Amino acid sequence: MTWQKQQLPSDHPPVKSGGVGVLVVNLGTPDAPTPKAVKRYLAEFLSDPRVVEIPQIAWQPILRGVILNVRPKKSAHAYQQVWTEKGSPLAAITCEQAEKLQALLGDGVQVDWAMRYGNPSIPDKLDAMMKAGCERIVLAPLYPQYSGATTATVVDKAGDALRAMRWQPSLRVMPPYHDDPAYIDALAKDLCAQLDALDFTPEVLLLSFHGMPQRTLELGDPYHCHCRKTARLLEAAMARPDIRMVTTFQSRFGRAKWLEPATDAVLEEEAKKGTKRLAIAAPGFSADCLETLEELAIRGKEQFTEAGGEQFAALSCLNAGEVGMAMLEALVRRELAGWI
Ligand SMILES: C=CC1=C(C)c2cc3[nH]c(cc4nc(cc5[nH]c(cc1n2)c(C)c5CCC(=O)O)C(CCC(=O)O)=C4C)c(C)c3C=C
Ligand SMILES: [Fe+2]
Ligand SMILES: [Fe+2]
Repeated sequence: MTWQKQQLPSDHPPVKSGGVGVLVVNLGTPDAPTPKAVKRYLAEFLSDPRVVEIPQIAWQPILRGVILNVRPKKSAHAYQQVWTEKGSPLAAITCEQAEKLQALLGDGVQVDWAMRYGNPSIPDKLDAMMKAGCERIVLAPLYPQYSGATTATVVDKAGDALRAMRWQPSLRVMPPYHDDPAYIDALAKDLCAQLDALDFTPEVLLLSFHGMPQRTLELGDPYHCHCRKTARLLEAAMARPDIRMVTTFQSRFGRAKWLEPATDAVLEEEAKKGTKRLAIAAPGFSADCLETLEELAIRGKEQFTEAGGEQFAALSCLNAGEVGMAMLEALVRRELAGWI
């Protein structure tokens, strides 16, 4: 019997040590495609002061009085169109990414996944990993481009969880990877293969990133610059001079000015100025979700064809495909250096 065991009271939690974990995190999604579940999810998401940067005293009455009474019904309808047998696409794909990463990294590391908003939560997963003996954890926010509204909120939430722990794990955070050759090469390879598999060659490829208020750029958030750099490197890596690439920003929310050009406006303009064949990709999303499957693939197609476009393709995200998983493994292994 070890010295430590002799000293422990009988009700002390078991002491296992030295374990290493990886927690893959994405944004979050409702538990069900119903107005009630969407309302719960949006209430948490949109109450984060990093997501909506309006003083809470002014924002909460608008959120509770207007938005949460109107938006959940509309959004639930959108979620219903993309919901799968395994639940929300974002949750199902993130889970699959974690499972595949576990297989790639082997038994020496414990891989799990969490959502920043909704379930499974970051505090629950960090707690479970600690209980399973992980004293060192790599937090891997699956946001290639850094923004205060995404990457930073993951770190905030992990910090909140750690604040409540007597015995904290050591944490490493995987950095944003917007210009990492592993990410750019994976995207280029995957998107080129998807383009080659289409039954038409698009004249234009839109690279649509999630939008943010223009003000966040003025306040110093690097998100816009990260998106632009990804797009520039990706265009060079894809080496398709026959296809014109245009960077746009989607999902405008609220009345403030958002980053431009807006994806929906460009889809319409392109069709109106005579572009007949167009493909759209969302390089900032690690997994297909409401924003790619409904906003781009369904509504984007309608916008383009109703304005005169003829052929449209929404390309998928890297998801849990081989190319994307090899990239994720490489990025995570870098953070594990010295730990395994
Ligand atoms: C990829 C990065 C993302 C950034 C940056 C981002 C900023 C941001 N988003 C909203 C409002 C909404 N976003 C919604 C969905 C959503 N957003 C992201 C990613 C980013 N958001 C993802 C991956 C998703 C999909 C979630 C899913 O369940 O599939 C929604 C909810 C859907 C809806 O009602 O339209 C809202 C609302 C703001 C205000 C914002 C600003 C910084
Ligand atoms: Fe969003
Ligand atoms: Fe959206």
